[in-house]
Amino acid sequence: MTAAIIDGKAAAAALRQRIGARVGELAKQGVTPGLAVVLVGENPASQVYVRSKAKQTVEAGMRSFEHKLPADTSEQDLLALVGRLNADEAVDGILVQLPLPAQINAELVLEAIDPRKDVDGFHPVNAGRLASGAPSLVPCTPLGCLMLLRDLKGDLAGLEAVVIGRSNIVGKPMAALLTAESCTVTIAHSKTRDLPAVCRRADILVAAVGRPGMVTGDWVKPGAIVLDVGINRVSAPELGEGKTRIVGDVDFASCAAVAGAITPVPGGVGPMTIACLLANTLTAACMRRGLPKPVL
Ligand SMILES: Nc1nc2c(c(=O)[nH]1)N[C@@H](CN(C=O)c1ccc(C(=O)N[C@@H](CCC(=O)O)C(=O)O)cc1)CN2
Repeated sequence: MTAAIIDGKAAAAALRQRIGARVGELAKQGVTPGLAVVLVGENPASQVYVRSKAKQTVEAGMRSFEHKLPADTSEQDLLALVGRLNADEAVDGILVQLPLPAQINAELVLEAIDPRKDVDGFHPVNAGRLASGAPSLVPCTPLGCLMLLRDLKGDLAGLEAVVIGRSNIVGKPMAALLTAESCTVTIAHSKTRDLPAVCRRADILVAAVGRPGMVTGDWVKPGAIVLDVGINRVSAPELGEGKTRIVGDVDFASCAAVAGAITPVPGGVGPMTIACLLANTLTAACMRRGLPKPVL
């Protein structure tokens, strides 16, 4: 079998188009959603992501507020900024780009965000609501994975899903979303016994571990859908001295020979992350004003 390659870039562009159309309708009612993105320090990858977020926010017709703080910003100063953004009526969504510098307790900062403006879906209130099946703002990467799965398969009920990785940002919310779709879900991790055998049960295999090329073709059930959430920068001497490239957690060539469908890295799940951030900002703007949650 040769897997269909899931085009996350195209899916993200189509989603942004739908968001833009809905934002246009809101504008007629005098509503312009606003997203505040906070970057602390000069992590080069984070700078690229924040730039893309701001650009795509504006392209979708929403307002973007960028806050760039020096790497030695204190926790207190960052908390004070979050407090001001919570109180700012023009701001519907707040995102603090991760990772944060070591002197700042990320958990404390994420918990300071008003859950109604928590467009990353990382606040314990939103995590708890998702876990209990209540409407919530959902972390962008797992939400993007779910949208790709729905596009591909429609109804997911009854499918066996294995999520490798138990982070609060991807693994746990992904498992909660798949459970809500009536999948039979296993969360696998570093202590899982015979991980390849567990993965071979999966109709849907989601890899979110941060280990380049860990999932190989012999871990994949023939015809399975493989979603690669990994973004690992590795050295690429073939591109020139000191060059790097991005690879996923999945060994693409061997898995594509067995799977039914697979996301590439780059161009798979990654682009959906930012498109879903825009979707969450639109959702937050509607919910805060008592408008119906947009169906995208
Ligand atoms: N507050 C948050 N911080 C971080 C998140 C997040 O969701 N919220 N996720 C990641 C970074 N991230 C968004 O912030 C992100 C990562 C990757 C991509 C993406 O489109 N990747 C491309 C490849 C890009 C490249 O070449 O560097 C792809 O996979 O095609 C978008 C967003 C950590 N921090």
